[in-house]
Amino acid sequence: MSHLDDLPSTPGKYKTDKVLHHHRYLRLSKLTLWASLFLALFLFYLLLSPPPSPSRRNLNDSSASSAAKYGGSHWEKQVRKSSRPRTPHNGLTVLVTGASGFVGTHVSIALRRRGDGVLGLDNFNRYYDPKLKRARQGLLERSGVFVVEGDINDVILLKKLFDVVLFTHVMHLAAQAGVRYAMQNPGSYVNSNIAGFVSLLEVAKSANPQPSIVWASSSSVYGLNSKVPFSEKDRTDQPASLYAATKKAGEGIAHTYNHIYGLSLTGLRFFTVYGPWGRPDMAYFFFTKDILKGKTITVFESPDKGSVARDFTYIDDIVKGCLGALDTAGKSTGSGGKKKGPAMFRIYNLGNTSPVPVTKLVTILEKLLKMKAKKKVMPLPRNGDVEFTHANITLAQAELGYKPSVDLEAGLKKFVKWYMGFYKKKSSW
Ligand SMILES: O=C(O)[C@H]1O[C@H](OP(=O)(O)OP(=O)(O)OC[C@H]2O[C@@H](n3ccc(=O)[nH]c3=O)[C@H](O)[C@@H]2O)[C@H](O)[C@@H](O)[C@@H]1O
Repeated sequence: MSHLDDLPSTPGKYKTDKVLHHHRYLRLSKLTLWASLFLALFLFYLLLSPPPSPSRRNLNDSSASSAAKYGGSHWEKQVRKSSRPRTPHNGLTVLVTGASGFVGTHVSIALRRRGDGVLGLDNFNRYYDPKLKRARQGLLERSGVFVVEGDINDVILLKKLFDVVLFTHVMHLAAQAGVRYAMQNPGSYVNSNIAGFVSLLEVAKSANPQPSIVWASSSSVYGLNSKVPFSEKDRTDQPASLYAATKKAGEGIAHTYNHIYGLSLTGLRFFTVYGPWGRPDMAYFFFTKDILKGKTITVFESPDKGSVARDFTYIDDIVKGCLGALDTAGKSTGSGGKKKGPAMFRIYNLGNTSPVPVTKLVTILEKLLKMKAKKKVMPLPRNGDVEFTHANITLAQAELGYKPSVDLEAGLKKFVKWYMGFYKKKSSW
């Protein structure tokens, strides 16, 4: 039925206007009725829903799911217990942010295993499947690590944690990771890697005593550099992605807090970390998934038709580097926000120092999975990826005792074994 059917059969001007006016009136009153109904429902909803927690300082839509869940004497007991080193007065008391993330889980367990006190903090955002993060949380709980559910932008929560526990160290791993996703959700990088980092440093600088902080920077800060291997002394002023730019900004921010407040700060430039319990957004992880499903994978090549390459670094080597950085971190020199002298400021590459072409990564996976990959080769898109990475690790070797020992084939073997076991058990996912 067209709107013309509404008109009377013998339309005279006056009559038509009158009828139209009547119809408009009817539509208007219907509209008013619906609007009032919606308004009433909305007011009813507002009345019933609890007031938002004043402690939420969360602009990140990806973490919006994580309502802060903390407070109360039982919660404080859990926080204290988890943070306590096995032997009192001997061992670190570490706050690990991003504890249910890939590196966070491994580092927390390693610290706990050797007797340090570890408290986890994680917002369980939905950047990738939160069920994997929950499974890692289960692993952490079984190792005696309690994970507080909250965001690093939640200053009130951070202050509360520092009130309850005198942390000697912070291992800051909470971040928005991933190079390519920065084009889809730039705000999440600013929110986590810049605003969140500043929130943490603000609280840490005012803590008394101030903790020493070790945090995750990234190999991506080397951006478009062509001189290899990448050394800490090289320029880092031509990032290729917003992700890289926020990590580079983090290094500048860290320097400021070291300079003004005497916070001891160590930045670790991780090089494409992989392994069991890894991140599903990374190529080695989703290549495995897609090869097993018989789905085509896209393999990027450089403009000269060469393979892009990465200095893939196995998680256990990274964990050793993180522990080395925590153990050698000097004390912060300020207290309650006042600097008393210069404090340590360090940056290290944590790579494997043997880059492998992505085509080789695929060949290894095919061998381990006993399946041929369906490959589509594509030129490297302009989405932030760089052509190659290669770490010079001399400094970390000398000062942290860092010595990577797992090659890509051995590391992927462990990853594939974990993957098969984990997803077989979770076949209903
Ligand atoms: O080293 C780092 O600092 C960074 O390492 C990884 O970033 P990336 O090396 O790009 O790791 P993947 O996303 O797993 O990519 C690995 C390689 O596979 C290639 N790739 C990726 C995706 C794809 O579909 N096809 C493909 O060939 C990429 O170009 C890259 O050369 C992490 O995702 C970052 O969070 C981290 O900071």
